[in-house]
Amino acid sequence: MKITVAGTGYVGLVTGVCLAEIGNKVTCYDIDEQKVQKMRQGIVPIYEPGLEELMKKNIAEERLFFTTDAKTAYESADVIYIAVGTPENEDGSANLTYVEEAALAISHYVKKDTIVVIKSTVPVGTNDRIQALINEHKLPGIEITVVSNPEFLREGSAVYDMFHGDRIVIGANDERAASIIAEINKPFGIPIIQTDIRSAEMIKYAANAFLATKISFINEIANICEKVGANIDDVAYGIGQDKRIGPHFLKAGIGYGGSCFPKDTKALMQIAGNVHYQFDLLESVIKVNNKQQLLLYTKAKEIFSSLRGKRVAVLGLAFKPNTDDIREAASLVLIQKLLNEQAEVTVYDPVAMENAKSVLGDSVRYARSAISALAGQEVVFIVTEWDEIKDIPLSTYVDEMKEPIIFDGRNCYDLKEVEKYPITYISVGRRNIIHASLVEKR
Ligand SMILES: NC(=O)C1=CN([C@@H]2O[C@H](COP(=O)(O)OP(=O)(O)OC[C@H]3O[C@@H](n4cnc5c(N)ncnc54)[C@H](O)[C@@H]3O)[C@@H](O)[C@H]2O)C=CC1
Ligand SMILES: O=C(O)[C@H]1O[C@H](OP(=O)(O)OP(=O)(O)OC[C@H]2O[C@@H](n3ccc(=O)[nH]c3=O)[C@H](O)[C@@H]2O)[C@H](O)[C@@H](O)[C@@H]1O
Repeated sequence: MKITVAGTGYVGLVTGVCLAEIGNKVTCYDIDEQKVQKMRQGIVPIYEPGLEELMKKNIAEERLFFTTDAKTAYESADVIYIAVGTPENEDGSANLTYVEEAALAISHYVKKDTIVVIKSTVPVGTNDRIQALINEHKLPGIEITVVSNPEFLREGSAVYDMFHGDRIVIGANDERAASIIAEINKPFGIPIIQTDIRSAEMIKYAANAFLATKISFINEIANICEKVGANIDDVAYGIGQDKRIGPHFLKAGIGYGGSCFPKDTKALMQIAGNVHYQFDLLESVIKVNNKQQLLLYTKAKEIFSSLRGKRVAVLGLAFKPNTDDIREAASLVLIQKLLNEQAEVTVYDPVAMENAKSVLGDSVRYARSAISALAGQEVVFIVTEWDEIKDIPLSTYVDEMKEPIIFDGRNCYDLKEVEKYPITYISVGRRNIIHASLVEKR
């Protein structure tokens, strides 16, 4: 099958590479010249484990091509995937400008019957609107059929997820188009669910909203655990053993970030609001998350009346491990608060430093390694649970920081282990360990 993928971000590039890997001839199209230049040379412009090898392999085997030329991309494709961004508007609704631009370009260049697959996350009703837009602008006498095929991959394990996802959802009003898209996806070996278009669009938002709800729920339980003397890790394990609840997405911490949960929960609030439905539960999920992203700062303020001039290290900047993505990361919320208080901030992340520099500029110091970030600091905040960060021996904090005070937003260390060292350790949903030296100072 001759496939074009419009948009080469986390979703588009991974989709394009994996569709090539299962035997299709794939052209990846993007409006970003620099990105396309890099990809042509086999350089992956994002950090995504396993992607570069697969991309190079498929370029070499002449199944994968890159272009910035819309005509070349669209003119002769059998199927066109739209995987452009749908960022958040100021009011929380999804910005559909890029999807609409792609749809208009497709209408302009396509010269034969084609299926357009919308992979971007778009509000319910968007596929129908895009179908109408295309019908209005396409050449007469050809059929361009829109199919919804939302994406469920996670950043950091995107390639793995493409081949091991739980389900593939295909929303279509046209049986023939649905069966062609199902056929394309067959080699992935993942169960396929076929629905009408609006249900497919809703499945995507409902899935993300449900996962966000699980996280805010466990974070609320964690906050109560702290006050009643329970341990959230044991509580999460205990409830997760109930098959009706399940063990996943019950890790308490400093809230969800990333390019999807924050924006998709807000977009679903808008979708509900547009039909005059007040989605009270989701509103609370968002509110809890905003509070949770500030948790380490709030805890620090309970211990220090002022952070002015304090030497602090922030370990981890990405919104989760194994990605360079810092969109809506809890690190940025924390760092802004620390800078407002005039703390001296040193940061470290194994792969997100470049992205962080473009946001934080020279307002912070950038360390070369996790351990060098600790040298001479008074306080450390653990924000992202990269292995490199989780594996720092507790003795290293003592060696590098003298009287370490650790605020751990991801519960990386065992409390009994921490107690063996002269460390003050404050985590999430567990008892605080306040070392005698800090008690004396206070
Ligand atoms: N990032 C993720 O883990 C997931 C994202 N999604 C959804 O997939 C969509 C894409 O997300 P990301 O890949 O993160 O976006 P991204 O922001 O990483 O990449 C979007 C790409 O589209 C390109 N683009 C913009 N307008 C274009 C046009 N008219 N024609 C061709 N290319 C164009 C941009 O230059 C950019 O390279 C969004 O709707 C998102 O909600 C869904 C599941 C997972
Ligand atoms: O629509 C999307 O873009 C994607 O959003 C999420 O994927 P992603 O944002 O890459 O990452 P997750 O692993 O889901 O983590 C999201 C956030 O939740 C946090 N989280 C996750 C799980 C948990 O138990 N606790 C927790 O705090 C993570 O630290 C991270 O900040 C979904 O998991 C994907 O299925 C979906 O396709």
